[in-house]
Amino acid sequence: MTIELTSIHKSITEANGEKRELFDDLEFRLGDAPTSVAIMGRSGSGKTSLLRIIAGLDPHYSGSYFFDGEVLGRDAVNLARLRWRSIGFITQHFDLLQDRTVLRNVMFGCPDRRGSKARSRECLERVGISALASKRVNRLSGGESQRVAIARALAKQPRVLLADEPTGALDAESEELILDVFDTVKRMGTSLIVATHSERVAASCERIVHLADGRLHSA
Ligand SMILES: Nc1ncnc2c1ncn2[C@@H]1O[C@H](COP(=O)(O)OP(=O)(O)OP(=O)(O)O)[C@@H](O)[C@H]1O
Repeated sequence: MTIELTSIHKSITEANGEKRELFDDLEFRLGDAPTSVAIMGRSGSGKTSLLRIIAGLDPHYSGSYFFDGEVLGRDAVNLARLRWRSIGFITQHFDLLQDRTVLRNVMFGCPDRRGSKARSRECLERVGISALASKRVNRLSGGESQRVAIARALAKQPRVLLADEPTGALDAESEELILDVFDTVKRMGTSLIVATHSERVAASCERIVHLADGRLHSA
């Protein structure tokens, strides 16, 4: 699987009404071999916005997005297909269904209902929260919710896993566990793109890029 973004431009309107170029001729490439990339950058530099474009959640930019060498169509059906088939996204706010159980939330991540319960249980075990399977999400701590979000993304067996501050709500021990999970993900042949402020998470990735002044700079 390859991802290539070329000449990406995106402008946003700040709260004070001023326009700002968030991405200014940004380039990004993810090669065929499974790899891991950390995107670092100060708060507001656009890490989440970039992940949203890669995830097919934001079609409002100019420039080109090639997925597996083909231009990605920006209509809703194309983008939904990309998200459903190929991309797992662990968002900063988890986006879990609060009134459903942990297991049910993870099952929603499975593209195929057949075998989804067994696979979801496996994913919960991988992130160390099997014991919470029947608990409602609105009863969980931030760190526990984060693990559910990770398990749900893994349940999809995506070709690329995007993670936005995946260890933000976790203590050092839990961060270690998540880094182990990411190692497993990489060994399974899934590429990983992580937006993070954590030097430790970044150091665990094969490549680190910095987002500044609307572009990505190699470390
Ligand atoms: N839909 C939007 N409309 C207008 N401005 C937006 C929109 N989405 C994001 N922004 C602005 O774009 C900038 C980049 O936001 P983004 O969340 O991508 O940054 P970030 O690098 O992920 O920050 P953090 O490290 O704090 O998570 C911010 O100034 C934000 O206010």
